[in-house]
Amino acid sequence: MILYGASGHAKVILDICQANKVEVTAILDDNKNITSLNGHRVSQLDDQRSTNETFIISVGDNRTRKKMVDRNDFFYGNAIHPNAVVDKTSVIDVGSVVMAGVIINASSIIGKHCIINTSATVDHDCTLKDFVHISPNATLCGGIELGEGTQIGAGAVVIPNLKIGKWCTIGAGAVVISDIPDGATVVGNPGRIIKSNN
Ligand SMILES: CC(=O)SCCNC(=O)CCNC(=O)[C@H](O)C(C)(C)COP(=O)(O)OP(=O)(O)OC[C@H]1O[C@@H](n2cnc3c(N)ncnc32)[C@H](O)[C@@H]1OP(=O)(O)O
Repeated sequence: MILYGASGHAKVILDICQANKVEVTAILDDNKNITSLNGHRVSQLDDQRSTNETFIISVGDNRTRKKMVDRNDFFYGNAIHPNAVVDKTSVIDVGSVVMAGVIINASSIIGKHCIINTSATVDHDCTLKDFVHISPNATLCGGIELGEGTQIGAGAVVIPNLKIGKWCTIGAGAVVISDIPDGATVVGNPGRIIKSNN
């Protein structure tokens, strides 16, 4: 496995790979000034372009992760912590990572290059499009749809059967009780839209 992005997020993925006994053969970063991460050497992408190994884009920012995927043609793998509980009827697409303590319940679909962060819950029948990030301790109740690139902040709660659009940001601790349009930023309980990028 090669991790592209020498970030704090990469440190957590590194731990998951170690827990799964998956060898991380390289950590890459475009910033030449970053030379090591937790004692591991950090090198440049050019050294690894011709490899057949699987990659994970180890960058937490959803838009940056998408840009990196758009400009590279790699094989992508997953990193799923052994202490995560993922129902056998759920599907996790390539490039996505699932941290320790996560629960993903029945019939949920996690898109490509998503992050399901520490102790988040994705309940039954949820659909998460590509590049979504569910932050630590967030709770998605059943039947929720999240559009591409949306971030659910730490500890936020989304009540059942709601649809949240593309590239939304749900603030830490928000409680979302209605559908949310594309590009909205939502905070508070009950969640209210404070910004819209549309
Ligand atoms: C492992 C990891 O670290 S994963 C990373 C997890 N990260 C997160 O969960 C971060 C989530 N981000 C937030 O909650 C941010 O505060 C955001 C995105 C909602 C808003 O950020 P910004 O766009 O910079 O907004 P800004 O800080 O200017 O705040 C705008 C207003 O919303 C309020 N506000 C901001 N965040 C919140 C929040 N989470 N809950 C309630 N109110 C909030 C501010 O007090 C401010 O109110 P005011 O206008 O009355 O002064």
